[in-house]
Amino acid sequence: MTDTPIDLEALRQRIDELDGDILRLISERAACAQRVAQVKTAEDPQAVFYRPEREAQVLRRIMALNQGPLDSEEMARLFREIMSACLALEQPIKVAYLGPEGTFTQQAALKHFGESAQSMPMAAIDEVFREVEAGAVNYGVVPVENSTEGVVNHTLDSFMDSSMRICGEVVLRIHHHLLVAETTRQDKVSRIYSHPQSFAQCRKWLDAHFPHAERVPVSSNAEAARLVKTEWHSAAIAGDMAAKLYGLTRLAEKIEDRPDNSTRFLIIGYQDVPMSGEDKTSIVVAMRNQPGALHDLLEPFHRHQIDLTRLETRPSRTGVWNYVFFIDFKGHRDEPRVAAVLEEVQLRAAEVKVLGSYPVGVL
Ligand SMILES: O=C(O)C(=O)C[C@]1(C(=O)O)C=C[C@@H](O)C=C1
Repeated sequence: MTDTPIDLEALRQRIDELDGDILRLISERAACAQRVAQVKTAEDPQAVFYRPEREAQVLRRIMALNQGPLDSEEMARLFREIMSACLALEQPIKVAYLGPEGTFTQQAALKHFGESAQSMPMAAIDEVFREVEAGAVNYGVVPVENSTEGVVNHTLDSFMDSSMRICGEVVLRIHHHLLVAETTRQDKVSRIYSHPQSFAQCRKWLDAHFPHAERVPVSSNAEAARLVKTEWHSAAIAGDMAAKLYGLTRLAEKIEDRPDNSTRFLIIGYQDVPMSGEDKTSIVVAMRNQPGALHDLLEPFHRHQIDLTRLETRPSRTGVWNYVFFIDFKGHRDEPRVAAVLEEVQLRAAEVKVLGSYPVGVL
């Protein structure tokens, strides 16, 4: 510690100077992004402005350079917003997400694209797919798996009928709160609204604290929050965004049974994303219905030492007892090792579709 008395005025003066520098630098950066847009358009009039691999590299570099006192995630979040604003200067991005407003999927969309993206709620997962397919929005955000509850089947099934590609992933820590309105009689809560997945994620807590309250499943956490506004004896289980949207307060915080409860979301679009240096690939494979099929499918991954991060089975819908496998693994399809595996899998499978190679979620 220094002996010099802390001079508040001097510190504020220094902060003003630094803010001036930051302002100038951000403006210079934004002007650079505008020039990048001109270069992209000159190269290709149909140019794609959003570049997931570059964004991942920018954020990873910032996190590696950061020396505090702000922690690296916090710093990356600030840069996430700067980049979001720069991209909006190049081209305002429209993103459809599984709504309604206030859902965790909206939170995931904003976490991934930043606040400058225009986000539009859809009523169902297949509507998100359709909206992107129709070109009404640039990208879509859909949940794909939860660490407690497992896979979101609707999302996997939607990929089977669609030519949509995966351009990115984002993982969100899911914190559930028990929310009440100003008018709620907190000692008289006899009904709790939530999405079935959230009930499942908070089961033990509810059994311990509200064993007699009626649990009413609704289509989303945001809908649960909306209902609470009108009933004095009800509460909702939902997250921060829904609480903010409907002006609810937390009667109990972070009531999920598992502290590491998180959900993975996919960014869908029509873009093949180049390598970022730390990537994942998702494929869907239909195997012939014969003994050892799964072993045949997985053997090349093992031989080439490729890390599988997820394997799901779904009925193929083209014949009874036929299954398809959704596989996620580390690596990018342009890496020779991955290309070799994909070639081998193609020879063994009835059908293979590469859903996309994309950067591993940074934030
Ligand atoms: O590098 C680019 O291609 C840019 O358009 C610049 C920039 C950025 O602000 O850094 C903006 C949007 C892209 O998604 C990626 C990066």
